[in-house]
Amino acid sequence: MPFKKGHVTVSGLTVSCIVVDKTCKWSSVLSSAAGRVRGSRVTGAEMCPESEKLTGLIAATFTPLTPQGELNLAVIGQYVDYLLEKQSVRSVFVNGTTGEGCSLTLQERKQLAEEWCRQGKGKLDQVIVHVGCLSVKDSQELARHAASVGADAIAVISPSFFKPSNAEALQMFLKEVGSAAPQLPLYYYHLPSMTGVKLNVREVLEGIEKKIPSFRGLKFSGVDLRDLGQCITYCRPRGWSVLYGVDEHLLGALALGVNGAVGSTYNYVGYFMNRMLSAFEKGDLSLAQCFQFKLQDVITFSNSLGFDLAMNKQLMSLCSGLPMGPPRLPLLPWPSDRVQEIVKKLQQDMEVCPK
Ligand SMILES: CC(=O)N[C@@H]([C@@H](O)[C@H](O)[C@H](O)CO)[C@@H](O)CC(=O)C(=O)O
Repeated sequence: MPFKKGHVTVSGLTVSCIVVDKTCKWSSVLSSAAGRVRGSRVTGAEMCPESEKLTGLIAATFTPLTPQGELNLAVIGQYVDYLLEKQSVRSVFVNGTTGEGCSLTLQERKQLAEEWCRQGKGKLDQVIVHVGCLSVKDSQELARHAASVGADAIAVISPSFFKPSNAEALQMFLKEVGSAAPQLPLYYYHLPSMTGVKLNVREVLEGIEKKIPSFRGLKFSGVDLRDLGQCITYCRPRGWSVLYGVDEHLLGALALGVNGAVGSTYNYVGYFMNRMLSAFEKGDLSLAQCFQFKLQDVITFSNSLGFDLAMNKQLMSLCSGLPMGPPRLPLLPWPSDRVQEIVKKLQQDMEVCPK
C-alpha cells in the first residue's frame, strides 16, 4: 500500500505524519495500514507487522439482556450491522467494562464471544475478547475459548480484589493468561479508576516481550499522559498498538500518538468521532477540537445526571433503537426521562461542528 510521508503544520507545531493512500479503509494517521484481514495469528515475538495492528475506533460493546435479565444473543447480528452501517465502526471489544463482563458468568461470556465472532465473520475487521477475571484460572479458560471461536485478540484487565503488588506480579498474571492462547495477540487493559490498580504501565511493559511473545500492546483507560507517552515510546518501535480508552480525552491522546481508541460512546457517536479522527489526520486541529469539545459537553452533562454504565446502556438503546435491555445487578436502571435529556443534548451538540 503506497504511503506518502506528509508534513502538516498544526498551530506552529510541525507534525510529521504518514498520510495513508486514500484507498485505505482508514485513511488515518492512526492506522498507517488498513484493518487487517481477520483470522491471522501471532507467529512469534517478531515485530508486529503494520497490517496486524489494532487501529481506529473500536466499540466497547454493551451486552443485550432480555427484560428478565438473560442474554439476548438474537440482537448481536443486528448490532454488528448497526455499527458498520450507522457508525462506520468496524471493530469491537467484547465483554469489557461496557459489556458488564465481570457481572456475567463464564458461560455467558463464552456465548457472547462466540456469537460476536460468528456474526462478525466476514463483516468486522477485529473482534477483541476481554478475558480478564479475578481468577487466573477463569481468565485462562476464557482465553482458550476465545482462541477456539476465532477471536482476533484478547485483552486482560488486572485482578482487582487481590491486587498485584508490583509490575512483576502483574506481568506473571498476564503471562499465565497468555499461555492459554499463545497464538492470540494479547493486550493489557489498564483501567485504574475501576480496578484500583495504579501500577505505572511503563514499568509493566519493561521486558514483557521476553515473558509473553504474544503481547501486542495496551488498552490505556487512564488519564496519566506522562505514563501514556512513555508507553507509546516503548510500544512504537515494537510495532505494538496503544489504544486509548477515555473517549472525552481522546484528542490529547492522539497528539501523543495513540494508534486507536476503544470506548463506549463509539457505539452511538462513532460516526461523529470518526470525523474527529479525520480532522486530526488532515491537521485541522480546530475542527478536531470542535468534535472533542462537544463530546466533553455531553459527558459533563451526563455526569451531572449521575452517568454510569446503566444510564449509558439505556442511552445506547435510545440512540440505536436496539433493545439493550436492563443492566445486571447491582446496577439499576434509571428513569427514562432522565436518559431522554441526554439524547436531546446529543442531538443538539453533535450536529453543530462544521461539515
Ligand atoms: C470506565 C469506562 O467505562 N470507560 C469506558 C469509556 O468509553 C467511557 O464510557 C467514556 O470515556 C465515557 O466516560 C471504556 O474505557 C470502557 C471500555 O473500553 C470497556 O468497556 O472495556
